[in-house]
Amino acid sequence: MVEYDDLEDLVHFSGGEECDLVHFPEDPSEKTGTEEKKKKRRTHGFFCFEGLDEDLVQAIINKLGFQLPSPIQRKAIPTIMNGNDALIKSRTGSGKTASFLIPIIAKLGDHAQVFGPRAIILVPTIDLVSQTVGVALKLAKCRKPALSVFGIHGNAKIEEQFLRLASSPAPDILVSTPKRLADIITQIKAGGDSLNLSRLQFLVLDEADELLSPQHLEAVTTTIDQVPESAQRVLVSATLPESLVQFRAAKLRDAEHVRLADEEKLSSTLTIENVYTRSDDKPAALCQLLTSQWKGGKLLIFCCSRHHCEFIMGLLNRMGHKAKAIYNALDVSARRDIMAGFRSGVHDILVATDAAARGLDIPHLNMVINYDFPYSSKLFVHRTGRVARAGRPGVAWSLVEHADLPYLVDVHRFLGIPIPGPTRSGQIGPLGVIPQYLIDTVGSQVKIAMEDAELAKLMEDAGKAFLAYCRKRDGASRPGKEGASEVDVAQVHPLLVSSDGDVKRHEFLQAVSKYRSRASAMELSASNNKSDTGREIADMWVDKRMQDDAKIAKFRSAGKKQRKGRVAVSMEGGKDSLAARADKYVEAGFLTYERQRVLDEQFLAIGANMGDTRQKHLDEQVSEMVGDDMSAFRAKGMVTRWDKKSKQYVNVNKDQQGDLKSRTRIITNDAGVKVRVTGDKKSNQYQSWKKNSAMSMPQTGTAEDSRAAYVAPRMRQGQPKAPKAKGVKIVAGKGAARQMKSSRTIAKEEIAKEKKLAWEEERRKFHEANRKAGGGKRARKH
Ligand SMILES: Nc1ncnc2c1ncn2[C@@H]1O[C@H](COP(=O)(O)OP(=O)(O)OP(=O)(O)O)[C@@H](O)[C@H]1O
Repeated sequence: MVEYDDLEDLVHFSGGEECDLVHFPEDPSEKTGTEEKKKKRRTHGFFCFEGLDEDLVQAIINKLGFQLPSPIQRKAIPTIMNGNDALIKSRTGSGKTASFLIPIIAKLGDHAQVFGPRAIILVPTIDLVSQTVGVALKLAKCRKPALSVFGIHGNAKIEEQFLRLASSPAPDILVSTPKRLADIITQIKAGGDSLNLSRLQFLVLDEADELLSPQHLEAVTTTIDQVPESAQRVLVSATLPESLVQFRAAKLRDAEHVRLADEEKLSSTLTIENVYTRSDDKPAALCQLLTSQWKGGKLLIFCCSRHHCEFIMGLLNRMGHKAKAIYNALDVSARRDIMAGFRSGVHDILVATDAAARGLDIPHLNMVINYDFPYSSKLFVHRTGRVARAGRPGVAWSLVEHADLPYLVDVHRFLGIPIPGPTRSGQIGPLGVIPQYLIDTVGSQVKIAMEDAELAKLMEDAGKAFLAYCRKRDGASRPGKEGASEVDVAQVHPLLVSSDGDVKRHEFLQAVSKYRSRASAMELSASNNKSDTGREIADMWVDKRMQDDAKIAKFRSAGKKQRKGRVAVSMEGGKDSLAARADKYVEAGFLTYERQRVLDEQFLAIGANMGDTRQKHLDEQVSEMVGDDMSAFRAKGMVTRWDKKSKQYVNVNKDQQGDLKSRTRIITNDAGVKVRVTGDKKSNQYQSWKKNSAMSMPQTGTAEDSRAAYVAPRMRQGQPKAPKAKGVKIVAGKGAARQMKSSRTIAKEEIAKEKKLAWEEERRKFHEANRKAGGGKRARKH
């Protein structure tokens, strides 16, 4: 659950003292205009859009600190104010959040005081819920009474969310992740009530391409199905989906496409640098980048899994940095504390999975490092888009392994910029290596840190997770793979050396390390003998080597010709022979299957007893196949087992197998709605909440006075200040379940209390009588 008061402090806006850094270009047409327009500008600043009232403009200027609308705001605000559906596309950090929040708050007016949300904003991640709620609240407070904004996500108790939705003040704006909102809607429906959206005026899908991807589509559609025809739909993203057909699910009507002409995909203030490195050297290369390139401010490092995040965090902390890690599996309060600490500068390095790739706006963040190169070009845009926002400068470094080269080519093709070569082209730096002697210097410190058993274990886990990640990630495109072989990776990155001397030193050391003597051991030992006989023997060995080399070369070229001939013949025949096909693959650089077969035979050999070892080895590989996304994470904890009672397979939690209460399954209820059910077959969480709290979801349009005020959990203890609702008694205590007690529960408790008092009275009388009879001696009742 989002704690509103805390959030305000966490959310940063480029206002006040930081405004001088913002360089959103001014619209020249604003400089001229009629007297009336100039007068309006004097009171409204440059936010003089039709329909924006004085209070809202003051909130934009004073609370958000914006003086001028950004280019995309100039286009999007009037479109939404006109009532049109809109598809807003603009690059990262261009101010899209305010471009839809300002017109929504302008059109919603004051708090409605009746139930039924009027705007829903769907965002893909929990941190984005918190961030958007923060911005919305800053603007919502300009209304009297203030608009009520409620953040919903899957990392909080659903019962608490039911309670908030059913209490006053009635939420005007819901900001939610798609799955939890869909869950709430279906559960309430299955419980015989409804979260009626008939009053809804706005539906916003922020990061629309992500929300309409297969991962979220089902949940988003559940919400969209409830949205009335009349509601205005706004889709927002910095990147469009693969095909615009995906947007069909949003049911847009004559949507206006709001975007800026000739806008580049990347901010012009962003610099991109790439370092080519071996995978073993990556930890040292990262530390070297931090030492030589990071000049303070805040740094965000992207990794491919939470295991990597933990390993890198551990390593950096041992190297004397202040780093924290953030990923989906972390609980919400830990996430909030870590984000708060990062925003306020308690720790200046954040190591994150792609959970932090989209939408996050962090003050003073000036550098991003892709420790693991992203496997999709859009992901690259979003990750690097965390810096160079609102006109501020920023740099994004990427560590590129050999296997990442095709993805690097894909990114550059997507962005329409030249494939990185040995020289800088505009804002794109060259792809170069870090000199090996620098890697070795840092590498020795990394080695010392790695002696720590805990860190070594984290690295081992990260290694396993990397295998799973490589299997899971999408492959690069064919042109990407083809282009990869042309990328020049031999040069030293110019930013990583301080002089020409360093480059020469690197080249010399490289040449030395690559040197291989062609002379055989026999030649060398003979040449050590300086006598005539020694020289003769040496010459003999040289002759032999040359003859052998000639024979080998001849054999190779004959084999090649033969293979070519075989392929040609089989192609002519219209069908490849097995041998020719195998040869084609060998030529294309594939390994033969031979090695694996040999291994299989070894494992399966009688008496070798390798079967178990192999199985164990395979198990170890799959045990860490945990995606960082919540669905994969949850999937890990589930196993399928046969349920005797229902005579069907059910998904149960691994740790609590056999415990009936932990049983989770999807059922289709009487209304034909699919609901996730945990525990008792007939109940769902909404129904149990309804029963325990004696509350229910109010009908749309119900006045909020008829409902108890919502009290946040941390405010509840010992402070039952909220007004009572009919039939419900509010009591002090820990946890949501103890706050609202039904009259039945209260009656039960009173009977138990009376019984206890009566028993105590009886016991007291008994002891009294004993004392009198036995002169203080201890006596038993029986
Ligand atoms: N008119 C403005 N004047 C000054 N700063 C602004 C203005 N509009 C937005 N900003 C600032 O620009 C930054 C980026 O804004 P926002 O988060 O809305 O970007 P975005 O386009 O939604 O980015 P992303 O695509 O990454 O989600 C924020 O710090 C915000 O406070």
